Amino acid sequence: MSLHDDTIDTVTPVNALLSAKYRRSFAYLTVRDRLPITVTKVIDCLVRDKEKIVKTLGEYTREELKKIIGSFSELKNELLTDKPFKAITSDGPDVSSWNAYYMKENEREGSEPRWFHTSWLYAECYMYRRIHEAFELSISMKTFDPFHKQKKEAFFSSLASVIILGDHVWQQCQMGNLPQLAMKEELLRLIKVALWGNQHDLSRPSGYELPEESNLFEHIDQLHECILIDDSECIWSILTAAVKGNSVIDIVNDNAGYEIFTDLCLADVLCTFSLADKVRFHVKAMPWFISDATKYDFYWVLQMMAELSHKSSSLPALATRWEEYLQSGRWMVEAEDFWTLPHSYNKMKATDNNLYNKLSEATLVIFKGDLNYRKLVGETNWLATESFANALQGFHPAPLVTLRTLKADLICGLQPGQAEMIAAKSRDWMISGNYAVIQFDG
Ligand SMILES: O=P(O)(O)OC[C@@]1(O)O[C@H](CO)[C@@H](O)[C@@H]1O
Ligand SMILES: [Mn+2]
Repeated sequence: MSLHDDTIDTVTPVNALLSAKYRRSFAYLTVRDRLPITVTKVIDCLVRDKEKIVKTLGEYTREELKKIIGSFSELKNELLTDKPFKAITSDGPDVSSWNAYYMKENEREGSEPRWFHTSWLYAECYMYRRIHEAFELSISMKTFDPFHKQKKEAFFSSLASVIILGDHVWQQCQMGNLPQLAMKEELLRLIKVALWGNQHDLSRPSGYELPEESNLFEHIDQLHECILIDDSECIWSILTAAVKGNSVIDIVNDNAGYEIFTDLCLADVLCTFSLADKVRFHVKAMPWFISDATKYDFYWVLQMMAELSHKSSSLPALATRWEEYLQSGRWMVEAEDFWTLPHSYNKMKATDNNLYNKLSEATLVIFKGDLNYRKLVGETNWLATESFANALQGFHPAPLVTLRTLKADLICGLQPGQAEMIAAKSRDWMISGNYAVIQFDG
């Protein structure tokens, strides 16, 4: 019996949950190849940095590191040999929700969830939760982020774009309000900068080798054809129609570094143009999908900006301005547990009603990135022409928009024939990150 003999040699059926059980799916390749590589890289990072970690955290950590590395080797073996999932044994605030989900999936599937049988979403989220569990179970490394180094390097590899964008946004802030048409053009430009900022994601097979843009804005304009659905005008309409003085925008962030910098720039322009009175950023409560932003990553970007005065006068000035937004409460940064649970968003109302009600206060909720998209549309292989509203399956706390570069093989809301036309041009159009959608549900 070869490994994964009981997986099915087919593509994901229409309307089925994405899963590594389908051997001709991107989920299968991700679970078989990329997830074990991710665990291996975490082990390598700990082995390579062991002495530095022990020096920083104390000799006691040496023994702890052995245990943590041992648990990652075990996790990798479970992944490679398709072992059943286990209950999470640490005592984080989210553990009861994780184990309730495990029990429910056990009942639904009629057996313990396994890597090549359960949904891809559950498998991938579960792996990152197990990685965090190993640190949580330690004494001296409870809050260790094994991806911090990669996120830091990624930020500096995009520094040229950060400086160009920072200068541009700083100028905008100095100009303040513009004539309506100019304001709209500027807002749509920053929406597209934030959209393409989502390409910067370390969990992708191609990793991070993005072309360094000599002129960021020209590059963004050249990508116009790669935006398959562009509802950005709806964003303008809903924000200009909102009651002045009472407009809250929630941004459900994705990746740290350059991408969250683009989110901050978008938030500033929304405030400068009086299109938002309050912005709430939602980041992750633990290290997640390699590049996703935690609160630490959020404030780390501000700190880096403040220290880059030798490279740009705009970045320290923006950092000061954004600190003031945070101090005044006009901007808030939250890290609710729900964002690092395996639930699709159509389950939010039932499982985290407080968060659902909080989002219901918003004029607009902006979801960044591919994992959020997968959760918005229920990790389902819809027909490409299925409407976004249907794919949301009742999730609609407020008008919402997704800014997503395609990195997983699911999509909805396309015109008849559109998917076939793109596939003829680019075979890996759904997973390359080279195409994007701006999809609005009002
Ligand atoms: O949410 P992001 O950062 O845009 O992308 C995350 C993600 O695309 O990375 C992997 C690439 O296949 C997927 O598992 C997952 O959806
Ligand atoms: Mn991400």
